[in-house]
Amino acid sequence: MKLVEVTLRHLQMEMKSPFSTSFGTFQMKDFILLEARDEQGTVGYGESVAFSSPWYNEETFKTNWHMLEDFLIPMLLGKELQHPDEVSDLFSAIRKNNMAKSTIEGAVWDIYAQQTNQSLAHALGGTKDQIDVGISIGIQNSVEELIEVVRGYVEEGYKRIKVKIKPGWDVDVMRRLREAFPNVAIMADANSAYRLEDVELLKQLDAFDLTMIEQPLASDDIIDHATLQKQLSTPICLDESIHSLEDARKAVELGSTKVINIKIGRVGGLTEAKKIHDYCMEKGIPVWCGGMLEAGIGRAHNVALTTLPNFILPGDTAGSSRYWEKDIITPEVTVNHGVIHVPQQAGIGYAIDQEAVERYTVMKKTYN
Ligand SMILES: O=C(O)CCC(=O)C1=CC=C[C@@H](O)[C@@H]1C(=O)O
Ligand SMILES: [Mg+2]
Repeated sequence: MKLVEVTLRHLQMEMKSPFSTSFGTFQMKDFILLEARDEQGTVGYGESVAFSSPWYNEETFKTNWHMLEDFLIPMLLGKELQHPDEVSDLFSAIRKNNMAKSTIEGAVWDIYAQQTNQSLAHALGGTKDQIDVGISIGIQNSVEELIEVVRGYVEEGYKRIKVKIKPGWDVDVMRRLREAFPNVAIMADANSAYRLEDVELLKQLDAFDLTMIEQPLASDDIIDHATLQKQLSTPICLDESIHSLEDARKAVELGSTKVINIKIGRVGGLTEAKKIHDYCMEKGIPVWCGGMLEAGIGRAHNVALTTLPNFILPGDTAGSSRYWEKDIITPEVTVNHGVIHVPQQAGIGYAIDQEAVERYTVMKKTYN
């Protein structure tokens, strides 16, 4: 496998409804769609999950474009590759910039799966032909509105409900949500909105039988999370703190986390995501696949990764129609009663919808 041409596209897609977190509200998605072609003419796709502003991590749409154009594409163009795992080895010479690395690595995995005539799920070692999924709901205008939104998704059959919390929108909200839905799997994502001093407040969440509390403390911490976990009965799940297998190992050894949210972009690609999955399986730490409000290519990669056996908790991979009037893949990712049927065709199993891609394209540039 040897990449001979890479095209970067700036796509702009508007979400059906705004998504609010403890960091702010998000509605317009500007992102990079990467198309790579190898010497046999096989085409693979990758999607950058970096947002336009650095509120989730330090990467942005522009830093990703710069890293791909000036470093990552030049490193891969014309390079003979035997296996996609070699990409992250090559990229280890570059610090961080995981979402940029993941964008092109995902396209190489897609090409590899096609050329070995297997689904991406199978190429990764996936064992499931369907996956259970949950849904992540942004902060709403009122608790009443949140309860109605949750009711809709529970009726649709989503296997787990994830809601955002932040100071002032936490204990009372979760109490009323649990009262309304006594038997639904509910978790809370704080996106680092709390400090260790908030431990007494966070302990009140133990009363609501949440499946986990995601990233309550600082986005680069594993020490204070270990201190906090000793005082909470609810499992802590880490998201932003885990950038690599090494981070996962240290967090598990310190007792900072009992569940890990794996996001392909955050950890630098599918190879590292698989390594974290395998390590957590060995240590009895369940994982699930987080979401970054992806369009169809990123969503397809998430579906494939979730087929690995230790993805035993429902993730954030809701259906395309939850986010977009029209997604950039055909068929779109659909969820039926909380289940996605995993495509078995070679590659990611979803075709690109060229008309939609052209419609959303703001600009594009080809490198060869
Ligand atoms: O893609 C989805 O539907 C899940 C989105 C989601 O919950 C998040 C996306 C990006 C940052 C956060 O707000 C949050 C998360 O941390 O998991
Ligand atoms: Mg999160």
